[in-house]
Amino acid sequence: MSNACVTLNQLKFSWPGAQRLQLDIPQLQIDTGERVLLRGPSGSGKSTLLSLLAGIHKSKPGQINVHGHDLGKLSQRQLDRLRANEIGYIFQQFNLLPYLTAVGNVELAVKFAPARRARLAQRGVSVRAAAQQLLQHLGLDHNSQQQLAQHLSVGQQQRVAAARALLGAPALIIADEPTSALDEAHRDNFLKLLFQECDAQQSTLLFVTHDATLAPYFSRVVELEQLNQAAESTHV
Ligand SMILES: Nc1ncnc2c1ncn2[C@@H]1O[C@H](COP(=O)(O)OP(=O)(O)OP(=O)(O)O)[C@@H](O)[C@H]1O
Repeated sequence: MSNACVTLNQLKFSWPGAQRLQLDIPQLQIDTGERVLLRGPSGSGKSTLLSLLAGIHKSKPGQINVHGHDLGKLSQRQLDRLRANEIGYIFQQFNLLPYLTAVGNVELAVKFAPARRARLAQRGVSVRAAAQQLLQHLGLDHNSQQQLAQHLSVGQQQRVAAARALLGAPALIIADEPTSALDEAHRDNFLKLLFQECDAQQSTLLFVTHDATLAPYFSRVVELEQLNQAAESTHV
Protein backbone atom coordinates (compact mmCIF):
# COMPACT_ATOMS: atom_id res chain seq x y z
CA MET A 1 0.00 0.00 0.00
CA SER A 2 1.24 3.49 -0.81
CA ASN A 3 2.60 5.53 2.02
CA ALA A 4 2.05 8.75 0.07
CA CYS A 5 0.42 11.78 1.60
CA VAL A 6 0.68 13.76 -1.64
CA THR A 7 1.26 12.64 -5.23
CA LEU A 8 1.33 14.76 -8.36
CA ASN A 9 1.30 13.26 -11.84
CA GLN A 10 1.65 15.09 -15.15
CA LEU A 11 0.51 18.32 -13.61
CA LYS A 12 0.26 21.23 -16.02
CA PHE A 13 -1.10 24.59 -15.01
CA SER A 14 -1.26 28.04 -16.54
CA TRP A 15 -3.02 31.07 -15.14
CA PRO A 16 -6.08 32.20 -17.16
CA GLY A 17 -4.97 34.44 -20.01
CA ALA A 18 -1.27 33.61 -19.60
CA GLN A 19 0.70 32.58 -22.68
CA ARG A 20 3.04 30.37 -20.72
CA LEU A 21 2.67 27.26 -18.64
CA GLN A 22 3.40 28.22 -15.06
CA LEU A 23 3.87 24.66 -13.85
CA ASP A 24 4.68 21.45 -15.68
CA ILE A 25 5.52 18.80 -13.11
CA PRO A 26 5.80 15.20 -14.32
CA GLN A 27 5.84 13.59 -10.88
CA LEU A 28 6.20 14.36 -7.21
CA GLN A 29 5.49 12.23 -4.17
CA ILE A 30 5.60 13.26 -0.53
CA ASP A 31 5.37 10.40 1.94
CA THR A 32 3.38 10.46 5.13
CA GLY A 33 5.42 11.99 7.95
CA GLU A 34 8.00 13.59 5.65
CA ARG A 35 9.24 17.12 6.26
CA VAL A 36 9.78 18.63 2.84
CA LEU A 37 11.20 22.02 2.03
CA LEU A 38 9.94 23.40 -1.29
CA ARG A 39 12.38 26.01 -2.46
CA GLY A 40 12.38 28.41 -5.36
CA PRO A 41 12.98 32.07 -6.13
CA SER A 42 10.25 34.67 -5.94
CA GLY A 43 7.77 34.24 -8.78
CA SER A 44 8.76 30.63 -9.53
CA GLY A 45 5.30 29.33 -8.68
CA LYS A 46 5.56 28.04 -5.12
CA SER A 47 2.30 29.60 -3.95
CA THR A 48 0.64 28.52 -7.18
CA LEU A 49 1.61 24.91 -6.48
CA LEU A 50 0.33 25.17 -2.92
CA SER A 51 -3.02 26.53 -4.11
CA LEU A 52 -3.33 23.52 -6.45
CA LEU A 53 -2.51 21.11 -3.63
CA ALA A 54 -5.09 22.76 -1.41
CA GLY A 55 -7.67 22.50 -4.19
CA ILE A 56 -8.09 26.27 -4.42
CA HIS A 57 -7.29 26.14 -8.13
CA LYS A 58 -7.68 23.16 -10.43
CA SER A 59 -5.07 21.66 -12.68
CA LYS A 60 -6.25 20.26 -16.01
CA PRO A 61 -4.59 18.12 -17.18
CA GLY A 62 -2.86 16.36 -14.35
CA GLN A 63 -3.60 14.43 -11.24
CA ILE A 64 -3.20 15.54 -7.66
CA ASN A 65 -3.78 13.11 -4.86
CA VAL A 66 -3.93 14.27 -1.24
CA HIS A 67 -4.45 11.84 1.62
CA GLY A 68 -5.88 9.23 -0.74
CA HIS A 69 -8.22 11.58 -2.61
CA ASP A 70 -7.92 12.44 -6.29
CA LEU A 71 -8.70 16.18 -6.15
CA GLY A 72 -9.93 16.24 -9.75
CA LYS A 73 -12.71 13.79 -8.90
CA LEU A 74 -14.07 15.71 -5.92
CA SER A 75 -17.03 18.09 -6.01
CA GLN A 76 -16.49 21.60 -4.65
CA ARG A 77 -18.17 20.54 -1.42
CA GLN A 78 -15.96 17.47 -1.05
CA LEU A 79 -12.88 19.59 -1.77
CA ASP A 80 -13.89 22.10 0.90
CA ARG A 81 -14.38 19.27 3.36
CA LEU A 82 -11.04 17.64 2.54
CA ARG A 83 -9.28 21.00 2.88
CA ALA A 84 -10.93 21.72 6.23
CA ASN A 85 -10.30 18.25 7.64
CA GLU A 86 -6.91 17.28 6.26
CA ILE A 87 -4.96 20.40 5.36
CA GLY A 88 -3.64 22.85 7.91
CA TYR A 89 -2.40 25.98 6.15
CA ILE A 90 0.01 28.50 7.65
CA PHE A 91 -0.16 31.63 5.52
CA GLN A 92 2.70 34.05 5.03
CA GLN A 93 0.59 36.86 6.51
CA PHE A 94 -0.98 34.46 9.05
CA ASN A 95 -4.58 35.56 8.21
CA LEU A 96 -5.77 35.70 11.81
CA LEU A 97 -9.08 37.30 12.72
CA PRO A 98 -7.97 40.46 14.58
CA TYR A 99 -10.97 40.75 16.92
CA LEU A 100 -10.77 37.15 18.15
CA THR A 101 -8.44 36.07 20.91
CA ALA A 102 -5.44 33.88 20.15
CA VAL A 103 -7.21 30.81 21.46
CA GLY A 104 -10.42 31.80 19.61
CA ASN A 105 -8.50 31.92 16.33
CA VAL A 106 -7.11 28.45 16.93
CA GLU A 107 -10.49 26.96 17.87
CA LEU A 108 -12.03 28.32 14.69
CA ALA A 109 -9.85 25.92 12.68
CA VAL A 110 -12.03 22.96 13.54
CA LYS A 111 -15.45 24.62 13.48
CA PHE A 112 -16.12 23.32 9.98
CA ALA A 113 -13.84 20.29 10.23
CA PRO A 114 -15.73 17.37 11.78
CA ALA A 115 -12.87 14.89 11.26
CA ARG A 116 -10.48 17.16 13.15
CA ARG A 117 -13.00 17.51 16.00
CA ALA A 118 -13.50 13.75 16.03
CA ARG A 119 -9.76 13.16 16.38
CA LEU A 120 -9.70 15.46 19.40
CA ALA A 121 -12.73 13.71 20.88
CA GLN A 122 -10.98 10.38 20.40
CA ARG A 123 -8.10 11.70 22.47
CA GLY A 124 -10.64 12.73 25.10
CA VAL A 125 -9.79 16.45 24.94
CA SER A 126 -12.13 19.37 24.30
CA VAL A 127 -11.41 21.76 21.42
CA ARG A 128 -10.62 24.52 23.95
CA ALA A 129 -8.22 22.37 25.96
CA ALA A 130 -6.44 21.14 22.83
CA ALA A 131 -6.10 24.69 21.47
CA GLN A 132 -4.67 25.89 24.78
CA GLN A 133 -2.28 22.95 24.96
CA LEU A 134 -0.95 23.58 21.47
CA LEU A 135 -0.49 27.30 22.13
CA GLN A 136 1.32 26.46 25.36
CA HIS A 137 3.62 24.04 23.50
CA LEU A 138 4.31 26.72 20.93
CA GLY A 139 5.30 29.18 23.64
CA LEU A 140 2.19 31.32 24.30
CA ASP A 141 1.37 31.59 27.98
CA HIS A 142 -2.17 31.79 29.35
CA ASN A 143 -2.27 35.61 29.27
CA SER A 144 -1.17 35.83 25.65
CA GLN A 145 -3.69 33.17 24.69
CA GLN A 146 -6.50 35.45 25.90
CA GLN A 147 -5.29 38.52 24.00
CA LEU A 148 -6.89 39.70 20.80
CA ALA A 149 -4.87 38.65 17.78
CA GLN A 150 -4.43 42.28 16.77
CA HIS A 151 -2.52 42.94 19.99
CA LEU A 152 -0.02 40.11 19.54
CA SER A 153 3.53 40.49 18.25
CA VAL A 154 4.42 39.11 14.83
CA GLY A 155 6.18 36.13 16.42
CA GLN A 156 3.15 35.40 18.60
CA GLN A 157 0.78 35.69 15.64
CA GLN A 158 2.90 33.21 13.78
CA ARG A 159 2.62 30.69 16.61
CA VAL A 160 -1.14 31.16 16.71
CA ALA A 161 -1.25 30.54 12.95
CA ALA A 162 0.78 27.36 13.44
CA ALA A 163 -1.46 26.14 16.27
CA ARG A 164 -4.51 26.84 14.11
CA ALA A 165 -3.04 24.71 11.31
CA LEU A 166 -2.09 21.87 13.65
CA LEU A 167 -5.26 21.58 15.76
CA GLY A 168 -7.01 18.26 15.21
CA ALA A 169 -4.04 16.69 13.39
CA PRO A 170 -4.73 17.28 9.70
CA ALA A 171 -2.76 14.92 7.44
CA LEU A 172 -0.86 17.71 5.69
CA ILE A 173 0.52 20.95 7.07
CA ILE A 174 1.34 23.49 4.39
CA ALA A 175 3.47 26.41 5.50
CA ASP A 176 3.94 29.26 3.02
CA GLU A 177 7.03 31.24 4.07
CA PRO A 178 5.91 31.59 7.68
CA THR A 179 9.36 32.56 8.95
CA SER A 180 10.15 35.39 6.55
CA ALA A 181 9.39 38.10 9.14
CA LEU A 182 11.51 36.56 11.92
CA ASP A 183 15.10 36.96 13.01
CA GLU A 184 17.32 33.86 13.06
CA ALA A 185 16.89 32.93 16.72
CA HIS A 186 13.09 33.18 16.60
CA ARG A 187 13.02 31.35 13.30
CA ASP A 188 15.05 28.40 14.60
CA ASN A 189 12.96 28.16 17.73
CA PHE A 190 9.74 28.28 15.72
CA LEU A 191 10.93 25.53 13.37
CA LYS A 192 11.90 23.32 16.29
CA LEU A 193 8.45 23.68 17.86
CA LEU A 194 6.66 23.19 14.56
CA PHE A 195 8.61 19.98 13.87
CA GLN A 196 7.92 18.65 17.35
CA GLU A 197 4.19 19.16 16.95
CA CYS A 198 4.10 17.69 13.43
CA ASP A 199 5.98 14.63 14.66
CA ALA A 200 3.76 14.25 17.72
CA GLN A 201 0.64 14.05 15.57
CA GLN A 202 2.26 12.49 12.49
CA SER A 203 1.33 15.31 10.16
CA THR A 204 3.29 15.60 6.93
CA LEU A 205 4.92 19.01 6.49
CA LEU A 206 5.38 20.89 3.23
CA PHE A 207 7.25 24.07 4.00
CA VAL A 208 7.81 26.69 1.34
CA THR A 209 10.58 29.24 1.29
CA HIS A 210 13.11 31.00 -0.90
CA ASP A 211 15.59 30.92 2.02
CA ALA A 212 18.30 28.36 1.18
CA THR A 213 19.71 28.41 4.72
CA LEU A 214 16.71 26.45 6.01
CA ALA A 215 17.57 23.34 3.98
CA PRO A 216 19.51 21.45 6.70
CA TYR A 217 16.45 21.37 8.94
CA PHE A 218 14.43 19.24 6.53
CA SER A 219 14.43 15.58 5.55
CA ARG A 220 14.18 16.53 1.87
CA VAL A 221 14.58 19.64 -0.25
CA VAL A 222 12.64 19.98 -3.47
CA GLU A 223 13.88 22.67 -5.85
CA LEU A 224 10.85 23.86 -7.79
CA GLU A 225 12.94 25.04 -10.72
CA GLN A 226 14.37 21.54 -11.17
CA LEU A 227 11.01 19.88 -10.75
CA ASN A 228 9.13 22.28 -13.00
CA GLN A 229 9.76 21.64 -16.69
CA ALA A 230 8.05 24.94 -17.52
CA ALA A 231 10.69 26.85 -15.58
CA GLU A 232 12.95 27.14 -18.62
CA SER A 233 11.51 27.21 -22.09
CA THR A 234 8.27 25.22 -22.29
CA HIS A 235 5.36 27.16 -23.73
CA VAL A 236 1.66 26.36 -24.12
N1 LIG B 1 -4.10 34.81 -9.17
C1 LIG B 1 -3.18 34.90 -10.15
N2 LIG B 1 -3.55 35.20 -11.42
C2 LIG B 1 -2.65 35.27 -12.41
N3 LIG B 1 -1.32 35.08 -12.24
C3 LIG B 1 -0.89 34.78 -11.02
C4 LIG B 1 -1.79 34.68 -9.91
N4 LIG B 1 -1.07 34.35 -8.79
C5 LIG B 1 0.22 34.27 -9.21
N5 LIG B 1 0.33 34.53 -10.53
C6 LIG B 1 1.57 34.51 -11.32
O1 LIG B 1 2.18 33.23 -11.19
C7 LIG B 1 3.61 33.38 -11.08
C8 LIG B 1 4.09 32.63 -9.85
O2 LIG B 1 3.59 33.27 -8.69
P1 LIG B 1 3.66 32.60 -7.25
O3 LIG B 1 3.01 33.56 -6.29
O4 LIG B 1 3.13 31.23 -7.32
O5 LIG B 1 5.24 32.57 -7.02
P2 LIG B 1 6.05 32.30 -5.68
O6 LIG B 1 7.17 31.40 -6.04
O7 LIG B 1 5.13 31.86 -4.59
O8 LIG B 1 6.61 33.77 -5.35
P3 LIG B 1 6.95 34.46 -3.93
O9 LIG B 1 8.14 33.72 -3.37
O10 LIG B 1 7.30 35.86 -4.33
O11 LIG B 1 5.72 34.38 -3.06
C9 LIG B 1 3.89 34.87 -11.08
O12 LIG B 1 4.32 35.22 -12.37
C10 LIG B 1 2.57 35.51 -10.76
O13 LIG B 1 2.44 36.75 -11.41
